[in-house]
Amino acid sequence: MQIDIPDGQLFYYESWLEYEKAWSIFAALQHEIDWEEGQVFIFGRWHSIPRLQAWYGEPGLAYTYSGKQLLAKPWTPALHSIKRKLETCGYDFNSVLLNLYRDGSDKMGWHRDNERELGHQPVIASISLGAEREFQLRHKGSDQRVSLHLTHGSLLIMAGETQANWYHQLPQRKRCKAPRINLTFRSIITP
Ligand SMILES: O=C(O)CCC(=O)C(=O)O
Ligand SMILES: [Fe+2]
Repeated sequence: MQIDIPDGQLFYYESWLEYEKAWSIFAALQHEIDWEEGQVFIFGRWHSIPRLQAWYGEPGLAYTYSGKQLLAKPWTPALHSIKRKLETCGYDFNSVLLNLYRDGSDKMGWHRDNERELGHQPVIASISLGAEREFQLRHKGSDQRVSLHLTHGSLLIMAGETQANWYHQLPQRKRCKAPRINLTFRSIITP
C-alpha cells in the first residue's frame, strides 16, 4: 500500500515474506553473509560504523561508500531467492547492501541514498528481518517527519523523488536487545 508523502513515493508491504520463511532467510543470512565491520573516515580518523555491513550483487560491480570502493560479492542462495521474488513483483536490481544491527545500540544516521551511480529517481527495495525498529524520514525543505515501524518480513519501496527530497535514518533504541537484518536492493548504473 502507498504511504502518502509529499515530493516522494513510498510503498509499504507488511508480511511481504511469510513469517516462518522470513525467519529461515534471517538464519541463512546470518551464516551465509560475510559480515564486515565497516570503517568510515571522519575528521581525519577511521571509525567503525555502528552496525555490520555487506555488499552483494552482479559479479564485478563496484560501489563507492564513504569514499571507499567496494566490490560486490556474488549472490548467495538466500539473496538470489529474494531477488527472484522481487522480480515477480516487477522489480529488477543488480545489487544489495546488507546491514546487520546487532542490537538496539546499532543504528544508521540521517542520509539520502542519492549517489550518482544510483541514477535519477532511484528505486530502493528495503526488506527487514528480525527485530522491529523505527525508521524515520525527514523532508529536506520543510523538516516534516514520517515514522514507520518496519516489521519482520516487511518490504518498503522508496521511489520517485524520495531520495532527492527526504533524509532517512534508523535511530538507536537501547531497550532493543535483538538483532535486525535490513537488505536494500539497488540498481547501480554501470558505465
Ligand atoms: O536499516 C534500514 O532500515 C535502513 C538502511 C538504509 O537506509 C541503507 O542501507 O541505506
Ligand atoms: Fe538508506
